[in-house]
Amino acid sequence: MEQQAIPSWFPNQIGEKPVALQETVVGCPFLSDNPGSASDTDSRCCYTQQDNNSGTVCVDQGGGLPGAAVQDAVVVITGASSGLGKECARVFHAAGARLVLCGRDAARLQQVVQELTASSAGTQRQTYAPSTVIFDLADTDTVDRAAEEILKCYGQVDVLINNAGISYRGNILDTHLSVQRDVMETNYFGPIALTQALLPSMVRRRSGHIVVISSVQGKIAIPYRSAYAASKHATQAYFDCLRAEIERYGIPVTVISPGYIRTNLSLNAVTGDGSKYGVLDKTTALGWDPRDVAQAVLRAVRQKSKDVVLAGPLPTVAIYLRTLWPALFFKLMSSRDSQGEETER
Ligand SMILES: NC(=O)C1=CN([C@@H]2O[C@H](COP(=O)(O)OP(=O)(O)OC[C@H]3O[C@@H](n4cnc5c(N)ncnc54)[C@H](OP(=O)(O)O)[C@@H]3O)[C@@H](O)[C@H]2O)C=CC1
Ligand SMILES: CCCCCCCCCCCCCCCC(=O)OCC(=O)COP(=O)(O)O
Repeated sequence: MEQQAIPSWFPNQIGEKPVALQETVVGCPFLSDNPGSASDTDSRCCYTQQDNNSGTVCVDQGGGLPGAAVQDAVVVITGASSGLGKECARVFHAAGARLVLCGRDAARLQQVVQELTASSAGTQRQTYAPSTVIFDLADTDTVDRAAEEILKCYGQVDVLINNAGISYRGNILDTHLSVQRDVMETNYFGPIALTQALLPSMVRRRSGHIVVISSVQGKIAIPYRSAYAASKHATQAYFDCLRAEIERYGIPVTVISPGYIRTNLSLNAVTGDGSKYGVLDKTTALGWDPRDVAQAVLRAVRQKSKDVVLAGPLPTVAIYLRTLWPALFFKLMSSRDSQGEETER
C-alpha cells in the first residue's frame, strides 16, 4: 500500500483554483457570476456541509430553510480589522446584528466602524453602530479581561465568531519551537480561552452560538504549513468536543473550513524564524472572494450548521482521501514536498 505509484494523470496541484474560479463548478455556481453581488439576501451559495440534524454530508442549495434571526443579535467577531473578519462584520451589520468587533489595532477597527456606520445610511433595516474591544489573542492572560469588556457592551453574547488567525510558511527542520508555539497561541489557545470565558454566560442563558473559522488545513495537513495545520487540526478537535458537550444547553457549535480566500493571510504569515513572510501568494490572490465566504458564514449561523467545508473539488477529494486511502494521500503530499515549497504558493 505504502509503495503505490502515483499515476501520471493524477491531479498534482495544491494551489488549485477555488470553486469560484473553476470552469467545472461544484461548490457555488453563483459565485463566479456575481463577484460584486454579496448581500444579505443573496443566499444562493451552495456548499458541502454537515446537515444540522442528521450529521450527514449534504449539498446545501440555499434558501427556504428556517434560520436563526440575526437582527438585534449580539455578534462578536475576532480579527474584524481585515480580510474575512471585516467582511463578516459587513454582512452581519447589514443583517441587523449588534456587533462587537475585536482586534489588536484600535485605529483599523475604528476605520471599520466608520465604514459600516456610513454604509447604514438610508437602509431600511435597523442597524447598530458596532462596539470594539482591543486585545491580543496570543496573550491569553488578557483574554478574560477582554471577555468581561465584551459582555459589558450588551450584557450578553448571542454569536461568537472566532475568526482571527495567522498563518505560517516554513519547513519543520528550520522552524523555531517558539514559532510553533506562537501560532498555536493565536490560532488555538486564544480562541479557546475566549470561548471558555464567554461560555458560562451562554450556558446560564441556555442560549448562544459558537462559530470558528478553521481551514481545509484543519482536515488535511500539507507540507510547509506545520504550525498552521496543527493549530487548525487542534481547533477542529476542540470545537468538535465542545459541540458534543454543550448541545444539551441548546448552544450550537459551527466549524467552518474554507479553502484559499483572497485576504492578507499569506502577507501576514510568519516564517520559521518568526519573521514576516510578506508575500501575497498566488493561491491566496486567486482564492475565494471574502465577501462570498462571509455570506456563507452568515448562512451557517442562520442554519446552525455543524461543519461546513468551503472548498473546490481537489481539496474536497483530498479530505476524503486522507481518511479512506491515507497511503495515497501521504504519497501525494510527499510528492509535493519533493517538488519544493514553490508548489504551495
Ligand atoms: N485567507 C485564507 O486563505 C484562509 C483563511 N482562513 C482563516 O480565516 C481567518 C481570517 O484570516 P484572513 O482574513 O484570511 O487573514 P487576515 O490576515 O486578513 O486577517 C487576520 C485577522 O486576524 C487578526 N489577528 C491576527 N493575529 C491576532 C492576534 N494575536 N490577536 C488578535 N487578532 C489577531 C488580525 O487583526 P490585527 O492584525 O489587526 O490585530 C486580522 O484582523 C483565519 O483564522 C484564517 O486561518 C481559513 C482558510 C483560508
Ligand atoms: C482522484 C483525484 C484525487 C485528487 C487529490 C489531489 C490532492 C490535492 C491536494 C490538495 C491540497 C489542497 C490544500 C488546500 C489548502 C487550503 O485551502 O488552505 C486554506 C488555508 O487556510 C490557506 O492558508 P495558507 O496560509 O496555506 O495560504
